[in-house]
Amino acid sequence: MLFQVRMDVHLPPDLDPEARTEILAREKAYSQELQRAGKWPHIWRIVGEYANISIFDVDSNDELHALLSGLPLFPYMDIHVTPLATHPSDVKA
Ligand SMILES: O=C(O)C[C@H]1C=CC(=O)O1
Repeated sequence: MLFQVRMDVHLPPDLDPEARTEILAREKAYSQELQRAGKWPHIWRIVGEYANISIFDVDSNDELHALLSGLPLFPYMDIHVTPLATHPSDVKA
């Protein structure tokens, strides 16, 4: 099942710089592990925003929720999920 996920990051401006560096490193490692596992096949920065558009390829809504809620930055994100269906005009379908 494919989902488009938009993540907007809102780190507290007064976050301790070391804590910021540490949480961003954990976020990157977590994200890259899921990308290598094929669960997170696309991630794109939205130009001019601390936000991304991603595509997740998972088996269920529950799996997606578990992966998203496991993001180290989850407490600092607004997340919007859009379920994707096959388009009837897609020449690859
Ligand atoms: O920077 C972001 O968009 C937030 C988050 C998503 C993956 C990652 O490494 O950081």
